[in-house]
Amino acid sequence: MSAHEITLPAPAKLNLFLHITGRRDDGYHTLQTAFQFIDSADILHFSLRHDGQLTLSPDIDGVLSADNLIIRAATALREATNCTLGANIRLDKRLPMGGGLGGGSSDAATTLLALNTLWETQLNLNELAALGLKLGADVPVFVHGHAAWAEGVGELLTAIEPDEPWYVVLTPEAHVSTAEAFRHPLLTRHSEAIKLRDLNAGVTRNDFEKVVRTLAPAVDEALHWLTQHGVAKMTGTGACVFLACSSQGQAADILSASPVNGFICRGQNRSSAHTALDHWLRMHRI
Ligand SMILES: C[C@](O)(CO)[C@H](O)COP(=O)(O)OP(=O)(O)OC[C@H]1O[C@@H](n2ccc(N)nc2=O)[C@H](O)[C@@H]1O
Ligand SMILES: Nc1ncnc2c1ncn2[C@@H]1O[C@H](COP(=O)(O)OP(=O)(O)OP(=O)(O)O)[C@@H](O)[C@H]1O
Repeated sequence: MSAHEITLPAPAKLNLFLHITGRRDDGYHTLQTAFQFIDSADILHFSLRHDGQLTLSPDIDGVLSADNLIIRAATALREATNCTLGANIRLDKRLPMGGGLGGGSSDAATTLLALNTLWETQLNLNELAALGLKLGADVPVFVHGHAAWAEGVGELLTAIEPDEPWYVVLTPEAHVSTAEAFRHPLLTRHSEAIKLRDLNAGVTRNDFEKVVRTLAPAVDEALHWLTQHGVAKMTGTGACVFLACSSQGQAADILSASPVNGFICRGQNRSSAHTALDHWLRMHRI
């Protein structure tokens, strides 16, 4: 393994609950949520270039390379640090897109972590998270890499240690635009703020569920079906829905009976991107 190359995963997240507590003057919504990572991930491979060029392959259908959050993250890091190096980046896209699993945000965070290492730009995690926040509200939690209680627009993070259960995640055939969900006239925008200690008191929900169920009947059906087996929730602004299970076997049984496609995975309080980066740093004795 060369010190000029690094391969890191970009894991997905689940929003264990999501309450919208208000709207700021700039139109952005304040929220409370709990993020936990799962062991399903995109894989990104980075190799250093000295000529300043940035390449990404393969393309994602429908996303221009310049709009890809990976290229945007790399460019933001280069500009913030006046770095003149470049990279060839390979993306093995495994996570469903636009499903509320945060794949694009996680790709951006993994890119910041990887290139900050390869380019030796030496930003700390707070500085990388601040850069990431400009790319999307979900990027900071992936940069910090720990399951978190989040407030503000998702950037005020407190590390938490929820159980790490097996989950069934269903991926209904629906695309829900995050911006459209946030501007829906019927969205609940004034949920009462709860305290971190109330997290497990059974009082949480995802405030987007009501509007997304009307916008996307496939999400409504998936939630309806999964609810037979326990407390099913949607993640982010959908479309994916999930259920915590008591064992891997139970998760597999529920998935095999499901009329909707999906996968099973394990909750993780530490991001696999950080675990892999620590391993790489140990191998290179940095
Ligand atoms: C729903 C969540 O996924 C929960 O984790 C996030 O809050 C969404 O984060 P994200 O996908 O990174 O969203 P962004 O790309 O930052 O925002 C997309 C659009 O959603 C709206 N938006 C987003 C976040 C927020 N707190 N309030 C908003 O009103 C804005 O119109 C924004 O232009
Ligand atoms: N590297 C990337 N991977 C995925 N999507 C990207 C990427 N770069 C840009 N995008 C754009 O971002 C959109 C949202 O992708 P993503 O998979 O992060 O959605 P999501 O899981 O719903 O995220 P969130 O939960 O943050 O709303 C895509 O539809 C695509 O247009």
